[in-house]
Amino acid sequence: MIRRDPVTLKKVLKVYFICGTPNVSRPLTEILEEAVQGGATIFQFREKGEKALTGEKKKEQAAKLQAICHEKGIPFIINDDVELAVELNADGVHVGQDDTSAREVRAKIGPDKILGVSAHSLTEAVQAEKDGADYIGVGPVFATSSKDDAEEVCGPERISEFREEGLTLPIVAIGGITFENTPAVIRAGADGISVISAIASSASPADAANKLYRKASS
Ligand SMILES: Cc1ncc(COP(=O)(O)OP(=O)(O)O)c(N)n1
Ligand SMILES: Cc1nc(C(=O)O)sc1CCOP(=O)(O)O
Ligand SMILES: [Mg+2]
Repeated sequence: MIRRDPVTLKKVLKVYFICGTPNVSRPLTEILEEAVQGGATIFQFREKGEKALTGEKKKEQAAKLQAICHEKGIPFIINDDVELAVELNADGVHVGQDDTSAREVRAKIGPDKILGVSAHSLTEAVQAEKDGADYIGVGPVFATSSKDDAEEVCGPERISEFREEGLTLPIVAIGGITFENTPAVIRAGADGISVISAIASSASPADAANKLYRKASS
């Protein structure tokens, strides 16, 4: 069973790889295997955008990725699609402010699954915690080309502000995270980093994940 207590979760969130088939030019199963071998500690299946799989094809892809995560011992999280997460008995769900409400998701997935919620303000973060979130995703910390409808860049300062206001919930930084800027977001108070392109667009997902892990751990 995936443990969702904050101490374990803070370690598990260290290198959070997020990906869907539109983000890659070779099989996502291969890329995930390599990323986990390098050091990715949790995976989110985010199948959206042009050419995203739907229906049975999406479910089949999800099941393959879930099997890899289980074999390697890392949590398998589904983005947005709560019904698919319940059907596949995924380890958790990530939702944003415009998705199914966190409270509703928690009721649907039960107490043992991981619930991640995007939060752009302290009010949203505090509400997410009340609604049963286990961690929040904060971003875009830097400019990103992986999300068309991203909010304004908030910088690592947003994370420091949350910590200064006393928020203790695990935080992952997202949006434009690279090897170079990882230390700054960790110093600001993030427990981990979430990336699409830093791993998915790398010639070597294993090397990229390994370098991110070392940067996020130092
Ligand atoms: C870890 C993590 N943080 C933030 C997000 C963004 O979620 P959301 O705002 O719902 O946007 P979409 O990813 O659904 O486009 C995330 N997916 N993961
Ligand atoms: C999925 C996602 N959510 C964001 C947010 O700000 O909530 S930014 C983002 C895309 C992250 O991709 P990359 O690592 O390639 O910048
Ligand atoms: Mg969403």
